[in-house]
Amino acid sequence: MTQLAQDNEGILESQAVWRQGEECLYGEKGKPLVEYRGVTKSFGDLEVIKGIDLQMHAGEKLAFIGPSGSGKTTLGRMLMTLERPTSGSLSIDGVPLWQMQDKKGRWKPANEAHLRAMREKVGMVFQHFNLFPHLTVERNVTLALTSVLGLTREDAGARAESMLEKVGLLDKLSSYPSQLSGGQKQRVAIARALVMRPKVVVFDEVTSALDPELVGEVLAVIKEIAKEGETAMMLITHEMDFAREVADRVIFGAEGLIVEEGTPEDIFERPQSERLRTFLNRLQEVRD
Ligand SMILES: Nc1ncnc2c1ncn2[C@@H]1O[C@H](COP(=O)(O)OP(=O)(O)OP(=O)(O)O)[C@@H](O)[C@H]1O
Repeated sequence: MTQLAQDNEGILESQAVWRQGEECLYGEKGKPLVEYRGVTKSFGDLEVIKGIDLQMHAGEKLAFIGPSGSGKTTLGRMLMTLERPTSGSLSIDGVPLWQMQDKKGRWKPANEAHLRAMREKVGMVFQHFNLFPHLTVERNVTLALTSVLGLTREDAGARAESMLEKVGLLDKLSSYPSQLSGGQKQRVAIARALVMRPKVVVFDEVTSALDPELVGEVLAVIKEIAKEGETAMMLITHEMDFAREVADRVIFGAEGLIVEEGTPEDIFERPQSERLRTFLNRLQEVRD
């Protein structure tokens, strides 16, 4: 058997484990969908994540707040496998991202097929939309459905239409990104992430590149999707009212560590640490 065939067999096995898990184990209330365990991340000498333990549950809406440069984006990018932890482990549905088991149960580094399979469980919406400028709205949304999930153009088109309807852009199917406002582009990016039916979506400062008058339409779309409840969301945001309204749990991070976490009421009405109080006061001053 070739090495590749062996690897693929290993993967099929590990997928079978989590398929079985999805039905009986991980669907169970209380089991984490996402787990960061002792995760650190350094870029050269700069340690930006200094040991994070964090669990997210199926359908949970988690807001991540904190000063600029505290490592929020890096945490989200690690979930998407865009960055690899320097140490610690990160798993989805109980399956480690960067390691896989072979047929004999021995651990080895994840291969590309394992990473791809894990990545399918995660969607990410970026600050700067990252749409393909040369593709129509419809093709931007269907591309991964056909090329990654292997759907036919027809099936992908039907799924894309229903998602674009949800974000209020059904009339823009044939438009190109350059013909859209920033808010519309971001709504396409949201549709593109959600159409893959990920278990968790990272929204990374999705309104910070928008003109103020366009922020509301994007937040409204996310709030509506959040109400449906199925998809877990990691909302990295500076929009405190939005975090308060949408999140089940808020995490305040600073300098690569989780400083405080709790319900929106805990965090915004009863901040415990001096650091969080200072952060919230500063934001209030900017708003006033
Ligand atoms: N690829 C990289 N190479 C080197 N340094 C990086 C890289 N990515 C991030 N950093 C650094 O890591 C630190 C954390 O960045 P990160 O973007 O995760 O913070 P953040 O909390 O999301 O900030 P912001 O709120 O401004 O988006 C910053 O000092 C940043 O310059």
